[in-house]
Amino acid sequence: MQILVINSGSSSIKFQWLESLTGEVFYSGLVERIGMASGRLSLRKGGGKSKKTEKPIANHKEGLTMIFSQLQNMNKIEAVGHRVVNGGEYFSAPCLIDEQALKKIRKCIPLAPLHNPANCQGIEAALSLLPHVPHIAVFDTSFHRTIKEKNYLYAIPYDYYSRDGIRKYGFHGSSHKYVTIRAAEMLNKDVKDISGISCHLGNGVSLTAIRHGCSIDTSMGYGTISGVPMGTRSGDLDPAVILNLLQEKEVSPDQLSDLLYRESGLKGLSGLSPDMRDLLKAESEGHERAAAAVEIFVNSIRKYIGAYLTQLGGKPDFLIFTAGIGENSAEIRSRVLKGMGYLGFRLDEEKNAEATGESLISRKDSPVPVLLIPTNEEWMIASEAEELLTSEYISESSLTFLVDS
Ligand SMILES: Nc1ncnc2c1ncn2[C@@H]1O[C@H](COP(=O)(O)OP(=O)(O)O)[C@@H](O)[C@H]1O
Ligand SMILES: CC(=O)OP(=O)(O)O
Ligand SMILES: [Mg+2]
Repeated sequence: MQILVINSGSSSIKFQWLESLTGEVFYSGLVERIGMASGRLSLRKGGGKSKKTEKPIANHKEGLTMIFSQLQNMNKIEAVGHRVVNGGEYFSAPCLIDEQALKKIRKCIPLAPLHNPANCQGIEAALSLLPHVPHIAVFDTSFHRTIKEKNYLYAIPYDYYSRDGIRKYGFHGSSHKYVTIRAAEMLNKDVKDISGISCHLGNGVSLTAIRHGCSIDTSMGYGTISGVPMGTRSGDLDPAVILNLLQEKEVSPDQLSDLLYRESGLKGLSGLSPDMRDLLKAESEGHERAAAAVEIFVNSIRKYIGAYLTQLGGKPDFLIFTAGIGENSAEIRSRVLKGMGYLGFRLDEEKNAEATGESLISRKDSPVPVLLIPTNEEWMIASEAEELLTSEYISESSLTFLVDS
């Protein structure tokens, strides 16, 4: 099935038009700097060169219109899959987007203020531009719905969970699910028989403990700030720090949000950049705060790996590195697993340094295979959208809503 996958971020839209069965990509690209003085569309046809168009792009609808104006044979698109970051307690699986579903997705906006508003804008724009095909929402949170209460409840009064839905949700689900499926394939096992740890190290970072193919714990929580420090997000923080900032330093809620989402993490620690490439370079030139930021990042990942070994309750079948940093930085992978041979992780430094694409990067005698697996959230979203559309639960009437609207 030919599916257009749209991943709307706060100021960007990533997209792929692909064949869900074979993974063949017809078009892919990125719209950046939406709402800013200078916007940019980068578009690739098949495996060709990326073509760039620069001009201000006011909002998501304009961004999508710009993308659509460059696509040929759009009548071949059979469905649109949308990444939605937080589906809250409403959605444990992908869903066909109708009026009611959109209402619920909007209700989840306070749960993911950085991501869900953009997801909604992307959906609304795409619905108006492509009204005659089904649109499906695939949630980052779905893969984590198997996490049990002991790992998802916060120790605050229970009412905040039962009344307000305050709990751990977990994110990057499509990525963790995709790499788990690929790991099963690489290890020649059934996905239901494998357990291990997935490290999604990108601009956003989350680690997930996976038992028998299902998420049992993950490092992000209610929102997308917690866990490992990220490009610009703080990661785990003692709530007393937040109280102090609000009560003693007179930081407003908006300023606090900006501080925790946009000014913290690697950028805040280093005072230099949120980009791991810049930090590793600066570190090699003697920049002390860049070196400290990298060390804190690596150390936090190591702590989560240790914690998740206790949750798995046995020897893992894999440890996966994925996303921008996990896929591209042999240096970070090496530092994360340094001295962890006693826990079963023995990296093959040569293989690690040379690896590109799906690879086994641990030594033959490593009790736990360490895998490098490039993520493909778009393919996962397309594949889940197709699964939903071909399932018997979708009635004709629910599909006609979109044509009528
Ligand atoms: N060669 C590399 N070495 C180290 N870090 C890299 C390299 N290539 C990319 N990255 C990191 O990957 C991050 C982006 O990861 P990505 O998964 O694309 O993020 P997102 O999808 O969340 O925007 C960049 O911020 C950069 O720090
Ligand atoms: C959930 C999340 O943090 O997503 P991203 O890494 O794409 O920002
Ligand atoms: Mg990402």
